[in-house]
Amino acid sequence: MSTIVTDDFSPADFPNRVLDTKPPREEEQIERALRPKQLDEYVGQAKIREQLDIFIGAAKTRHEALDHTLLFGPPGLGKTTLAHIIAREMGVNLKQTSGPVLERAGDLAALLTNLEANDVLFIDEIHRLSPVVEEILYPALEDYQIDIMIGEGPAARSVKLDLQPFTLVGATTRAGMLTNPLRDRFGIVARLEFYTVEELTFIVKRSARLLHCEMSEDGAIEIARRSRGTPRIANRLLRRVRDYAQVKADGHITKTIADAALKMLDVDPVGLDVMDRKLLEAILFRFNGGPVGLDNLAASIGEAKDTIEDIIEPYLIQQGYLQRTPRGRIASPMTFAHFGLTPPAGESNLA
Ligand SMILES: Nc1ncnc2c1ncn2[C@@H]1O[C@H](COP(=O)(O)OP(=O)(O)OP(=O)(O)O)[C@@H](O)[C@H]1O
Ligand SMILES: [Mg+2]
Repeated sequence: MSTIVTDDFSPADFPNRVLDTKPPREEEQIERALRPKQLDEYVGQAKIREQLDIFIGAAKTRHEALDHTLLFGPPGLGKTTLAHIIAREMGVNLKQTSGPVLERAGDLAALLTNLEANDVLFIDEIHRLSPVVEEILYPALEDYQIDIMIGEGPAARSVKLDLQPFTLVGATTRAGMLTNPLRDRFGIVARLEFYTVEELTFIVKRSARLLHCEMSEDGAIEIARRSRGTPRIANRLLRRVRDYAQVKADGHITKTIADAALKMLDVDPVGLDVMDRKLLEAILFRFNGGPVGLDNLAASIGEAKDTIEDIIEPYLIQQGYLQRTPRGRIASPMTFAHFGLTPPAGESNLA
């Protein structure tokens, strides 16, 4: 069934965006090499790490499968990495697939019946499972059993199959799009947060070591500061800055080199990229700072609504550049300041 077990990533939404959070194919290999393998190498997300450490320890002591685990958060924050770490710490196999790839009930049945005791089944983009596949999943999650139909027409009959106990690890960028019955079946729900500059500095330094690249402390901090709180972006910027340092200097990454390289890549001093600025500028200049609805905004900058909600907005909201209100998106006073504008006087549009 190798066709449905994938290590697949969807193509980049905008391949020229340095801060794009999805990895293009050629990047996957490097990502895999930089990916931490154990829980104690996984930087940040302290609360999740502590909880998993306890739950994994307890499950192992009881020789049971870990509870089904849902990982959610914006792209590039380490969901896939964590799924692999869970399997490794449990000492079990991991089978990987994704919501859109599992088209037919039979695809999932084949995967489930091949699991060994306590294995991890990792379903990426689990919010995109088809309803028929989801139906098969419910009894599997609850009772380790599946009902499958054999044959067609009048001769068709339903057969109950017992499964080995297993752990479903689901990953999604949009927990809100999961159906309630599916969400309720996860015993452990972990929301991944954006990383602090300190955490990203640690990640950049570790990756630099693995890539045999010389770097000063302030060089690492500069890259970390401008990585949109996202390890995937930090690692990507590190590689681009390394190229720059090799060609323009002696290969050693300093703050000055990092700054010059990032400027060339159009990553601004606070780490916003072309797409971020395009979105914020649209709100400021075309909609007077907002409020503006998602539909209008998407049409105005020519991006899909999903891309805006999943990829661009979360970081801007977390950093306080943007607010999502019932009346629409609003630019914050900080955004006005960032673009050298004065927020409108009088009645605050943040009300
Ligand atoms: N906590 C971490 N510590 C160190 N490196 C990390 C951490 N989290 C992620 N990374 C690095 O970032 C890269 C991207 O992480 P990962 O592929 O797990 O993200 P993801 O959340 O699955 O993204 P997507 O939503 O696009 O699938 C990894 O290859 C890894 O090198
Ligand atoms: Mg992933």
